[in-house]
Amino acid sequence: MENVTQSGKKEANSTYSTPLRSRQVGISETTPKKKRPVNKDLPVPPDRTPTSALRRGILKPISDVSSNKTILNVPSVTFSESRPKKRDHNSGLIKAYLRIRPINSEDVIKPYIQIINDTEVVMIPPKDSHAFKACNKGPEKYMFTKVFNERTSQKRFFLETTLPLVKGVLNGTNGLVFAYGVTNSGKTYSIQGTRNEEGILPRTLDTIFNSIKNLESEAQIKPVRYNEVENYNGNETSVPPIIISKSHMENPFVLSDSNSSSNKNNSAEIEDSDALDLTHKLDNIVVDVDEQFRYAVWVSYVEIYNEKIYDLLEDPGSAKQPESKRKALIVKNDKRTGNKYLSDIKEVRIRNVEEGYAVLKQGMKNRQIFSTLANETSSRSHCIFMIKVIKIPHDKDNATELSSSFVVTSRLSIVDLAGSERTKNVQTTGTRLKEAGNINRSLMVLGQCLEILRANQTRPKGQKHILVPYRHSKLTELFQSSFADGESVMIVNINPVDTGFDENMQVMKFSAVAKDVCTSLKNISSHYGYRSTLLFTPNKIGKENKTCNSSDSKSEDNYDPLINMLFAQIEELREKWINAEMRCGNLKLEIREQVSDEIAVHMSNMGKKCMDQQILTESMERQMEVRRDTPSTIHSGASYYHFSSNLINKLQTEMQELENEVEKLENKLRICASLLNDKDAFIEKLQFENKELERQKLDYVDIETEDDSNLTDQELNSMKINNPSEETSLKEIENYNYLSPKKQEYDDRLCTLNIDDIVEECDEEANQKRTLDEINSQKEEITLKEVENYNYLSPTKQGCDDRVGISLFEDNGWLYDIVEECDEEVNQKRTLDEINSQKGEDAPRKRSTLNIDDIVEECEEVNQKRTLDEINSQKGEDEPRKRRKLRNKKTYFETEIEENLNKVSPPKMKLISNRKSFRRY
Ligand SMILES: Nc1ncnc2c1ncn2[C@@H]1O[C@H](COP(=O)(O)OP(=O)(O)OP(=O)(O)O)[C@@H](O)[C@H]1O
Repeated sequence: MENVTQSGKKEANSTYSTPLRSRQVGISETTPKKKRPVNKDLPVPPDRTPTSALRRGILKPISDVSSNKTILNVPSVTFSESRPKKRDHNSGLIKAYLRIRPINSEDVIKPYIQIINDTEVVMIPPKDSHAFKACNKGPEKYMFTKVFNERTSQKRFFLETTLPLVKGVLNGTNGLVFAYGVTNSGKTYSIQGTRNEEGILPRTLDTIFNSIKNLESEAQIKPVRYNEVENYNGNETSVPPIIISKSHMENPFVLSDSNSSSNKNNSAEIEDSDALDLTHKLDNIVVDVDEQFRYAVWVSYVEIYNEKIYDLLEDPGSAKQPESKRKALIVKNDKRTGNKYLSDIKEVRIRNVEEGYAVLKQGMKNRQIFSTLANETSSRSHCIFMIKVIKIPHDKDNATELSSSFVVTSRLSIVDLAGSERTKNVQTTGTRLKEAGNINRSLMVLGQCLEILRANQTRPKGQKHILVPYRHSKLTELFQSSFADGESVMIVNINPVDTGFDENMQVMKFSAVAKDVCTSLKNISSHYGYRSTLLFTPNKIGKENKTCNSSDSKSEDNYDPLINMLFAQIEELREKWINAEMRCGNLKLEIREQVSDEIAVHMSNMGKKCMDQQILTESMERQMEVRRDTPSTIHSGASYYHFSSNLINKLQTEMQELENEVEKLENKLRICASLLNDKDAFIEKLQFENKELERQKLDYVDIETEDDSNLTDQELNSMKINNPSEETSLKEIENYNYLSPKKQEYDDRLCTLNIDDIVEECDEEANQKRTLDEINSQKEEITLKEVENYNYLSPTKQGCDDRVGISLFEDNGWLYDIVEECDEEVNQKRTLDEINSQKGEDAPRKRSTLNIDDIVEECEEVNQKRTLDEINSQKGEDEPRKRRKLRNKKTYFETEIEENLNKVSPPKMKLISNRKSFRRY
């Protein structure tokens, strides 16, 4: 039968040789184990079979397993030897995977990160970022081992980033996976996941237990220090009592107790959280493991909070104490290997995935989670979940574990780093500010370490390497061994629309450095002597139990007190020095930020000044052009003086004209004001007259009511006809009644009229009045003329009649003269009428040509006239009566004239005909 070793070579069966288990990723447990083919896609695990190790002389069987002295005679297994010979070209480098968080539906900002391909992204600085303000406006390209977009599922992310490390740890290599990014970028989501979307940590546990199913070890061996092991008392439980009790009481995920009442009581607390839960089976991922071994899985969970390391699996009672009362773990140095380990850390044996979940859940409860402005459940500490896999050789033929002979331990650390936000952006204060400072400091030291590691790697041979400042923070102290021995994976989480572009850019730069760091063992291979060790044999457990428990301290601290004191002093000084360095680094960071802010402000000011300068230059150029375009004569001093004095003169003349205009207008205004005063006076007068009229009316009404109360209408009418004085009074009343509303209307209108309206109205009224007056006067003139004519004609006619009677037979020529005279007079009258009518027609035309002064003058005349007319109209209400009389008289005379004419007419006609015939004759 042939075995396929991890290196791919065919090997003959030996004592230890059993076929390698070839499990394919994604194939369920139901598949027959032995017949499963090797998954060629997965990296081949290093050759760690005891057979091959023995054959190559790396491992040697222990000579005396029952010896009390427990230090085993296990030769050094250098990392380089234990590593697979064939590694892909990237295997030594830290792998950096970028994961972009999905955008929330409410995010309206355009993402500032764009994926170019599987390994490259571009960051475009938004306008409000420091990078943009500091004139670094162009997009920047960053390269990663692989880029995962926002649609990447948790399963795919696990398979491509962490599964190789899981394979490694099951086959004896160390691994480190850490999530780095600003707060709210998805680190915890990637590491722990949610109830339905489990992250890489639960998937790792699941895969480990799926892979070692039926290969669990029964040996009572526990890990100590960095990668050593020792036996423990059979009575000790794998999971310490605190975890068992608490898990079983508080965690419903411990399936065996899921129905207990105590669980139900506490389930609400757990239901609240969106953290992982065992609600469904994961994808049953299985990797190849060596079936010649039996496996034991131990886990521990710590957090680094404010530069102190706390055990998250400590009794919650004490863990929930204020920070000062919690016992911090001490980082110790393994003298033989040079690795750092945590003294007194609680490591818990878990036998299945459920127990793993229970421990994880327990630790999560104790984690320092505080709310900040940036993220509701922001992790304020770095959390490290360590999984140690102990591989114990197994003799299949005898069905016994060779636990006492050869043990291989490997560890996988899964780290959820705290957010690398700027304190300024999250507005943290007090304790939160201190936290943020410490978080940033430790991350800064991590960056420094990676930078120096990279620099050391590129140094030419023979040059002294720079000391890597691992000791400057607890985080890097713990990372030191992982960087040196094993594979490291960095998960870079990015929130593509978060306001922290500048922070994200720092993250990207950090990862660019990390990606180039090679985790080669060359430098520290000499420190690594032991890959496996067994300190106590099982049969001595009872005796050595006490020693076992305190082995760390005894082996480490069993020195002279003076030396201990000196060490303590050294430690103290070192801490001071580290703190000073931290402060210095922090100050540098702040100063750099301030300087970049100031530069940004300065740049923007400069930009503004440049703009102003440009505008000024342009305007000056324009002025220059204008000067160039003006006539050349004004360039000389004298001509320029002449030019300007002319200009001044011209302006002064214009000013004078304007002043005159103003004066004229003021005069007009004065006239209008006086006119208005006159009007007021006139109104007053009218009012007074009105009052007078009213008084008269009232008197009249009184008399009338007294006298006429018993009279009939007919009687009244007859009285009116017979009593002209009464008629006059009635007329007055009528006039008053007519004037009263008119006046009211006039008053109302006066209130609303302005001076122009008044002038216009005056003009109009004057026209009307003048026309009426002219007509009346013409009428009157005609009437008088008629009367005169009549008077004149009447004696003339009489004379004529007389003369006609006498002269009929005497002088025909005289008659002719009379007739001619009559004709002439009639003609004259007609001409006069025509002239008068023409005068009346021309008046408005003339008025239209009047200027304002004329109008004002005319208005005054009109007023005078009106006043006169009104007085006349008031006093002379008899006028119509006179006219009537005159008209009657006129009619009477006309009739008489007509009769006379009729009488005169036949002799006149005869005379005419006689004269005609006489002339003919
Ligand atoms: N890839 C993703 N898919 C879906 N949701 C995600 C993804 N990444 C992050 N989220 C969600 O974004 C929110 C913030 O993520 P998370 O708490 O993991 O951030 P964080 O980086 O761990 O923050 P902090 O450092 O403050 O703890 C959570 O609600 C999480 O569910």
